[in-house]
Formats: sequence, C-alpha cells, structure tokens
Amino acid sequence: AAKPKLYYFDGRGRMESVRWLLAAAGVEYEEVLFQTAEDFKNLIKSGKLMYDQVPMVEMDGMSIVQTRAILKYIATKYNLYGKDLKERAIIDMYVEGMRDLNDMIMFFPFSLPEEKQKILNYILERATQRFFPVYEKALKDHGKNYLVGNQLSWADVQLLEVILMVEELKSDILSAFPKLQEFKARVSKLPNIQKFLQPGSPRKPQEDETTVEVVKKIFKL
Ligand SMILES: N[C@@H](CCC(=O)N[C@@H](CS(=O)(=O)O)C(=O)NCC(=O)O)C(=O)O
Repeated sequence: AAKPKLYYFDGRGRMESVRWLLAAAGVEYEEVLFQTAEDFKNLIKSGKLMYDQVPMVEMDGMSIVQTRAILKYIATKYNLYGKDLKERAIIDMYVEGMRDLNDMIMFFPFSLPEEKQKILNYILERATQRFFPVYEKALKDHGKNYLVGNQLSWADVQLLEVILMVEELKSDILSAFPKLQEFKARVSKLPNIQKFLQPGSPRKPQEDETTVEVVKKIFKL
C-alpha cells in the first residue's frame, strides 16, 4: 500500500502529533512541506482540503483533515486506541487534556514578546499543577508500564511528546514526578519511538522565530 502522505508546513504545529503517532505505529510516511503562501494556495486549489486548511493526511484513498480525525483514524487502525469503549474513553480523557497543554505550547512562540514570560509561567504552572499530576497518579495507582490497559496506546505517545516539549521550556520540569521520569525513559526506548527520537527522523525541531515568520506568511496571519 502507498505510504501515508502528510501535507503541512515545515514545522511542528498541529501535525507533530500525527508524525509521533505514525512513528510509534512503525508506519513510514512521506511529507509535503510547503514553504510559501503560493504553495498553500495551490494545495487549496487541488480541492483536497475540505475546509481549505491543513493538516491533511492522504492515506487509504482518503484526504483526511481535522487533526483529531486524523489521529483517531491512525490510533484505531494501528490498535493504539484501547481494547474496548471504556479504555477508549480513558484514552480520550488523557489525550484531550494533553492537547490542552500541547496547544498552549504550540501557540507560545506566536505570543507577543512582552507576554512571553507570563504565558511561559502559566504553561509551566498548568503542566505541574493540573496535567502531570494526573498522569503521575495514574501510573502510580495501577503500577503498570503504560497509561491504559498495560499496553502502548495513543495516550502514551501523546504524553511522551508533551513531556519532551515541556522539558524544552524547563528541563527539570519532571523533578517532582518520579513515575513520569521512569515512563519517559521506558517509552523513549521502544524501538519505533527510539528511532523517531534519533537525528534525521521526520521529527521537527522546536518552533523558532524563523518558523513563526514563515507560518505567518503562509497563512497570512
Ligand atoms: N481544527 C483544525 C484547525 C486547522 C488549522 O487551523 N490549520 C491552519 C494551519 S495551522 O494552524 O495548523 O498551522 C490553517 O490551515 N490555516 C489556514 C486557514 O485557516 O485559512 C484542525 O485541528 O486541523
């Protein structure tokens, strides 16, 4: 079968979680990384973007848009979405919380210089007071290696992604979360994920000023 094809700009944004999930599933994919507003306009003209927006993933004969729809499709297809309705609900609760944190981090590079420190403090406070305690407790309570059903799921992949992104903002953020430290070490060593964490993988670097300017030009922000 043809490899999935990911259409996005050359950066993390909303697509990074898709890259992580496909990598964790051991699925190779191609990327169309556009650089200009012209490229994006041409993609819109192709008629493949249901809402004239990206992320868009071409796979299994579909042009899937809406990040959550893409992620759910992949999680279901590669058995990363729990074994039954209840496990799937727990995974959704974890993933949606992580997405709230993830979105704060995603928009952070676009915040005004004079607001950056305040927003950074808010992100770190939410990470350590609201979100990480939930996952630390879950791992502590059931004593298993993974968040749900003692097998790798979308929730584990999303958690590792967001842990690493918060650590880019504050490297010792996990100091009060021993279970999350163990979780990070363990899941980072899974072959598919370890490969994705190596240089040269499709994983994108932390968003910097240059990328912010490129994104503003592409999407005329
Ligand atoms: N709900 C959508 C939002 C997608 C979205 O806002 N995409 C932006 C690009 S980015 O924010 O993900 O970088 C876009 O295409 N903007 C162009 C437009 O909205 O006209 C999703 O989750 O996929």
